[in-house]
Amino acid sequence: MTRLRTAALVGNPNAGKSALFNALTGARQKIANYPGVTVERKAGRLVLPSGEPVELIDLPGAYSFEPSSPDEEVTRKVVHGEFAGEATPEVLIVVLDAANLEQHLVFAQEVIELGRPTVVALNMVDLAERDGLVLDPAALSQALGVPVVPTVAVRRRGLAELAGAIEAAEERAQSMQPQPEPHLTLPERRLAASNIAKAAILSETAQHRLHAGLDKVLLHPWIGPPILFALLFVVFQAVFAWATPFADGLEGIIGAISGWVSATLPAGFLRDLLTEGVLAGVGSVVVFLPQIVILFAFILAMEASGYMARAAYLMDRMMQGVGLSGRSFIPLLSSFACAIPGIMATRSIADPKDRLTTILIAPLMTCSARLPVYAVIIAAFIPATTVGPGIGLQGLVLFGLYVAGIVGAMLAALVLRRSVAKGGASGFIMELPRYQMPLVKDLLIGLWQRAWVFLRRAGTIIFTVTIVLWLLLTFPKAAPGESQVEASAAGQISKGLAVLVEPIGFNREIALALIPAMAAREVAVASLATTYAVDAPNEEAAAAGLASQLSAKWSLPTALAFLAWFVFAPQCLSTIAVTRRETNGWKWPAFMLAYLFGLAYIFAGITYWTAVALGL
Ligand SMILES: Nc1nc2c(ncn2[C@@H]2O[C@H](COP(=O)(O)OP(=O)(O)OP(=O)(O)O)[C@@H](O)[C@H]2O)c(=O)[nH]1
Ligand SMILES: [Mg+2]
Repeated sequence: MTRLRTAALVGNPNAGKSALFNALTGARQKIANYPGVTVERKAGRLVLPSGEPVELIDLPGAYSFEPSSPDEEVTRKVVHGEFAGEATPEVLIVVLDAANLEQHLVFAQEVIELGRPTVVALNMVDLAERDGLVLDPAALSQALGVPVVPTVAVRRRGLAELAGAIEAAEERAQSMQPQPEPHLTLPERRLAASNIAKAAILSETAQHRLHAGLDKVLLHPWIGPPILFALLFVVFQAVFAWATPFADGLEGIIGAISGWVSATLPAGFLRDLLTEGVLAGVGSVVVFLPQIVILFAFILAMEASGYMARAAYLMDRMMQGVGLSGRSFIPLLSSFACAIPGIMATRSIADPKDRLTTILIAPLMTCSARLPVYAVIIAAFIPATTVGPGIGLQGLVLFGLYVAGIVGAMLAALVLRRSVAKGGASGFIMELPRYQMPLVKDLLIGLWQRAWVFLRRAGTIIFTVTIVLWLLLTFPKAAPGESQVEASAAGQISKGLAVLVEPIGFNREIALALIPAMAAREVAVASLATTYAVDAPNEEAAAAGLASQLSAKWSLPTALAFLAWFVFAPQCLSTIAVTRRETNGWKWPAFMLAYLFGLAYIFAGITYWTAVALGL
């Protein structure tokens, strides 16, 4: 027989497979406290105590080998050696959540029945202990007939023992043939799981009571939703209230750099490129870093604490109302960061029509690229006053924009489920993760990753597009007395579009910003900043912040229409590309573009004319 080469991690969702995978291989797979995080197979290298390397495969969580969703299908194929280009894994590592033994043992038995060399990682024993559960790994091992190793993936406990057990299993694999055991039926397995769990749990005490009590309140059908709503409300208040001093500081720094460049470099092409293009354009986006960080601090903390999964549970009923299930909640939630991971996360949705609907509405969730657009308009047009004790108007408007996106998405789902993606709501059983105190280190790493994504976009895509735009805005040079922007190549190109968007209250500069903003939404802010910098009659005017330029030059109805446009507009080519990939063709991305641009146009128009009629 040939030497063993691969071992695969299998188990229920949220058992800690990816956390173990990361700990064993040094990889950085996304882990998060809710089921359905991993949707693809990922491979890494694990070095056994003997020094021999094996390929370790992290798989999506599954409840059984009878797959009910595309990600579970991946797991089944890999384990059975049916995954194209991949050998059957010789050793299977079943990852169990020690605090949810009874539930997790159902699938574990199905894996062990395959009769292949198997090792059980009894993971999360720290949480089981904290919950007052005393477990007996030896009894568990005896009942299951395979070695059991207690582990704490996130604290790197039990890793060496696990690697040793994998090595031993590998050696067994070389001498024995798989001996499939008789298959039990699902009810038989459930009964056996309950008995095995009883045998392995030596004692059980309190702590459960506290968590059960928390769930009684937070998941209460009447009390739960207002708490969720209030919490989100606070988040958006904080985004404005806390970020302002930091944003002002950043703006000051960028202004100082710009002043220094102007004073140091001789007047000419390079100086203008740096001040009007790079610093005005890219700088106008970078100042929103504090807002992004604050928003994600809340989102990450809610995820890590286990509350987010409860929010999904609360939303399930509302989702059923529009023909979706709570399964769509996680992909939609991810879309608040960015629609791309959100659309990829839909792979955990079993029903194809459910999945399609979720993909089509994902871009309506307010992604973080919209935050700079919203924030700059709000800063320019919404006074920083309070409308009640501790309730800032700016945060309220931002909250309203997020709600508008969610309501739009729900209405769109309702229509889609009755037309192109016809079907009823499917059932949804969700496993609720336990409550945990978020680890500060994990939060900081998560925040750093989000901040880095944001800055990298500013340094690459936004930087590039802004420079191209600046060149198109600067040439050809205008004759004296003529507007530079109007005479420029960009001005000429956007003329046609300007005619098209005039009826919804958009001006020439907005028309000009819409084309580059297809690359990424934040580019709209950068291109407005660059356009006004090029257009400025003198340096003093050019140096004024974008918000003050906007409030001087735009009417309130125009600003509101612009916000309404960005709630709906699919201004992001990457989202379209990923939709094409996930739906295998151009039909649905084309549909997505058409319906979202249609909605954007209609709602921007309605907003504009309503505002004008109200005399705003
Ligand atoms: N306290 C504690 N937390 C853990 C342990 N292992 C994993 N976690 C946490 O449990 C959550 C789930 O871990 P993941 O590794 O994403 O779980 P998974 O099995 O890969 O889940 P899917 O990809 O959804 O199938 C994360 O929040 C981890 O930080 C552990 O041993 N102890
Ligand atoms: Mg995972």
